[in-house]
Amino acid sequence: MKEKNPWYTPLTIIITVIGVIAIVALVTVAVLQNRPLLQKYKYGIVLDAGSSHTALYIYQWPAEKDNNTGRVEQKHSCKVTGKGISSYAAQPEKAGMSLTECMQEAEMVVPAKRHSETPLYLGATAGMRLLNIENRSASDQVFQAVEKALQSFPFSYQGARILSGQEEGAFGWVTVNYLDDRLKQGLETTGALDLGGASTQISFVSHDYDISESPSNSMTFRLYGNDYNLYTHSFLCYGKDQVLRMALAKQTQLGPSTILDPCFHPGYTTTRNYSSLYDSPCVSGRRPREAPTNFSHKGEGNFTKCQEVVKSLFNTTACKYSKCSFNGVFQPPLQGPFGAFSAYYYVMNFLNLTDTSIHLETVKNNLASYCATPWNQIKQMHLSNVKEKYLAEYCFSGTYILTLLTEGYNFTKETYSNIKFIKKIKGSDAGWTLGYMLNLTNMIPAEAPDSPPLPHAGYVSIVTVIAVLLFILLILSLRPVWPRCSKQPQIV
Ligand SMILES: Nc1nc2c(ncn2[C@@H]2O[C@H](COP(=O)(O)OP(=O)(O)O)[C@@H](O)[C@H]2O)c(=O)[nH]1
Repeated sequence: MKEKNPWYTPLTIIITVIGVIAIVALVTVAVLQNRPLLQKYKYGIVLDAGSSHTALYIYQWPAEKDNNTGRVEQKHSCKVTGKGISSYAAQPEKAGMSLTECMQEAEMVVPAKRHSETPLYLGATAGMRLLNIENRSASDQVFQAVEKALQSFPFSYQGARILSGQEEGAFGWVTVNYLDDRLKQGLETTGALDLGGASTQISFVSHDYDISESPSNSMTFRLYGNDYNLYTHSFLCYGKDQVLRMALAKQTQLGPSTILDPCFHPGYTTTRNYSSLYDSPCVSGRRPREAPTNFSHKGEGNFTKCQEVVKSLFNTTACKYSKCSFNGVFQPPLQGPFGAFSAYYYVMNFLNLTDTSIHLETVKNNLASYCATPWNQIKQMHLSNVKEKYLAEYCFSGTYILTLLTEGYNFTKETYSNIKFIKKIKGSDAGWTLGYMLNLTNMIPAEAPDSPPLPHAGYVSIVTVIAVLLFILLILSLRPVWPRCSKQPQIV
């Protein structure tokens, strides 16, 4: 005779089956919901039309998260061959044509089905600011040519314009702090130091900044629920190419046929043309009356003398505010860490001087011995992998950077270590372009977006655990109808 299992009552069997099905269903949902999905992206393109060259940046962000929660990152960059668009003043159509190769690259990088919805912006900086001052109609023609070229591509063209120096500084600051996740988390922000070819920008948040003292230097933002009162200033003509013109102008005021320049290596010699040197609004007013066509530019390699030449380009005496940087420009006390990018990085990286924990005096001594190195030796060491134009100018540029930071912005030997020379942050280039796009696409919300209290996986796990517990409780609550195990086994 077979014994009947007390658990084999119809009620307990039904409850067990339903319970098991429910748990299996919940676990399946949890697993499926957390399976990595094939990520879909949206894209944005920004062209940085700088004074020395144009660069194209493609940004991407998760398609389902463009409501301000997905992270925007740089997907691709392309350096336009040739000079900046402002150099095409005499043949504007070539400015448009110069962008073709990079634009075609963008067509390949952005998936075809996203082309028509991908915004395309062009922002021009100090090179075009100067051309606009010098020759308004030439600047307009360059823009017309550029617009025509960009409109021929299948993207959503959003316009080309000259950024103000203030915008350039502020968007650089937004980029750095966005990439560092400082804005979303409401952390102390990093100041931004940008050195271009024709202008240079300084932007930082200072708690001691009284806007009323110089309202034109202030930009206010509300980002992710936090208010920022940003100090920013752009010095036109103080980018490293224009400041070199000013330094050469200083040394050629009497129209000599030869100059011995302390900012170039001993043994360096080249012939320069007076007309080309003075062909910029930054120096055009100072052209010597009587000068030969050319002058011979020879190097001396003396850092101390070079620093004197560079210092003479800063007016540090006139200041109608409580505190100034230089040329009578208001600047509140420096505050917090700073990221220095663009030419700051190119130059200091080449000179092996990016480590700011090294004492400022040691940095200066190292630069002094680099400047004193004969030009032949420098060429032998580096000419195979560095353009001669850049190579010849590193002594000048390094001296300018140290002088700008200390004599110009008032960094001291103590605060110098607050500066970090950077090129990229988490794979994206530091510069104004990302901040510009984030602003124009409203991708940084004024208020912090609401986020669910639990991540999805946590939510599903908790529901599963609760379901299992409820099931066990149900089984236990059915105890009264459980068959008694102690009873005599039933005879079937
Ligand atoms: N040494 C060096 N200098 C560079 C490089 N790329 C650009 N520069 C110079 O750095 C300065 C700033 O360049 P960039 O950031 O492109 O500024 P912009 O052209 O004024 O917008 C200019 O004087 C450029 O000639 C590079 O790869 N190496």
